[in-house]
Amino acid sequence: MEILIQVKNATVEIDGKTILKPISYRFENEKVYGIIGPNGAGKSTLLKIISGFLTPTSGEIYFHGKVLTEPDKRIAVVWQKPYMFQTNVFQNVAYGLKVRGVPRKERKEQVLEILKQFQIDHLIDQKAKSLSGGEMAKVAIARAIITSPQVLILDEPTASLDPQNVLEIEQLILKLKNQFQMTVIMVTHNMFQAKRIADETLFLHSGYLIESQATRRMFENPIHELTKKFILGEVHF
Ligand SMILES: Nc1ncnc2c1ncn2[C@@H]1O[C@H](COP(=O)(O)OP(=O)(O)OP(=O)(O)O)[C@@H](O)[C@H]1O
Repeated sequence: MEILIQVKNATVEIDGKTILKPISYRFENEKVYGIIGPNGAGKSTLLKIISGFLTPTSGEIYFHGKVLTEPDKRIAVVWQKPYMFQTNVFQNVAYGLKVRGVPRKERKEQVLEILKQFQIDHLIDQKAKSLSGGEMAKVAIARAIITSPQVLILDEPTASLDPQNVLEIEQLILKLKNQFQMTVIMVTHNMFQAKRIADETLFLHSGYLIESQATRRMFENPIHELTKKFILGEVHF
């Protein structure tokens, strides 16, 4: 397995407060990673440093063996509550192609192809602001992957979606791994979601990476007492 992103002794301090304690981890290609943990554990902060949006206070993030100092177009991110441009679905999804100067005809073809893959091609002319939560989540992911990144980072991709939409987004994430050979790193509040689709799970608590394991092992046989408690629902937020 190829190592895509390596976190080496990375810490984050903001206003004198340590938000991430030294973390080391390797993200490999073509895997789904689930990051779980209670509120304030540092999950979103970890996403910010591995996507180059925040520089660690100490330690380094390597992407393909080179220190990552700024966002890289090969790493796409969908933040919580993604912002939709006040245009239609086509223009939202085509945005990344437009800024790269892809001609309109090709843009149309590529957007249509991806919307078909996501089974939302019927929405192409609809105003993005008028979409349902589930549709918006799909459009946000389509917009993020239109430029074929290697890594897709998702912060709570299914927060506040109904079970049917949760299932559809989960299927889509697996498709990105299996058919598009992408690595997906997602923060989820729902540990059962990690259990369903993540190959590897990371458990964060109070800024510490408490445990990281193959997902099945983590859920069947957690090593750390805190992980056990969290999985059993005994760590309260
Ligand atoms: N820019 C900031 N300035 C000050 N404190 C911050 C900042 N960003 C994060 N924090 C603090 O760092 C801690 C970790 O935040 P983070 O958002 O990474 O946690 P999280 O695990 O994603 O939480 P949640 O599940 O609530 O989204 C929290 O206590 C938060 O208040």
